[in-house]
Amino acid sequence: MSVDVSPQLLGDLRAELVERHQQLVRYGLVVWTAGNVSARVPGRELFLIKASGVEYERLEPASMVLCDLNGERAEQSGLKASSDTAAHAYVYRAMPEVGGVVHTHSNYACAFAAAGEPVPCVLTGIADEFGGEIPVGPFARVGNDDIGEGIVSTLAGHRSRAVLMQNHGVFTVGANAEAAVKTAVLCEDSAKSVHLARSLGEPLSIASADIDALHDRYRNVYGQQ
Ligand SMILES: O=C(CO)[C@@H](O)[C@H](O)COP(=O)(O)O
Repeated sequence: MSVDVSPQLLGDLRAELVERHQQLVRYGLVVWTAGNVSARVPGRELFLIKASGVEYERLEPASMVLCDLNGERAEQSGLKASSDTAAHAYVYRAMPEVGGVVHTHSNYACAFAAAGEPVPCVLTGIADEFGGEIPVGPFARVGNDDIGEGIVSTLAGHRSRAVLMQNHGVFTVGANAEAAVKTAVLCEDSAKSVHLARSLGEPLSIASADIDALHDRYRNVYGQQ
């Protein structure tokens, strides 16, 4: 089974995905083998995703499995793709603008997921990145389209590019793997700050007009644009 994709392009994307997984560890978003990152192969109906059950410190470029958008392996590989491959594949089929998907079990965000609670937009940093609350998606078991369907349908109603799948964990999407990792980092940071704020009392809300303005500035003005 061979695919006509530049070996250089695949090699570079595999190497990048190793680094993106190490970023999840560095930011404290995953332990052991939990979580995974994938990246769409530009211009092709293919994506690369972490092999299932491989510890982060053992990940290498060859640990990234090439799959088609049905979640089937698209290359000869001795490795099984991630448990969440079907969910990532569903997102790539349904959201052509998405180039990267991340899944974590980061603790503060998982606490909200376990409680079925969205992370409310009570900080300007949450308005900047998420444009509103970080929503909760339905409970769904791993292994078929249910998680992917829950991710896509929940994101459809929100500006957030992160969703807390009930009783499970975080899924984020982005234009590429880097953007999806950034959203996962800021999702956990937001959940932690809100949890801490609640220990001091009920966090104060932000007017929706201010949330809109903050989100617009962050997307269109912030940084070296
Ligand atoms: O939460 C889940 C199962 O949905 C995964 O994040 C696993 O914890 C990691 O699975 P692999 O990517 O190693 O198969």
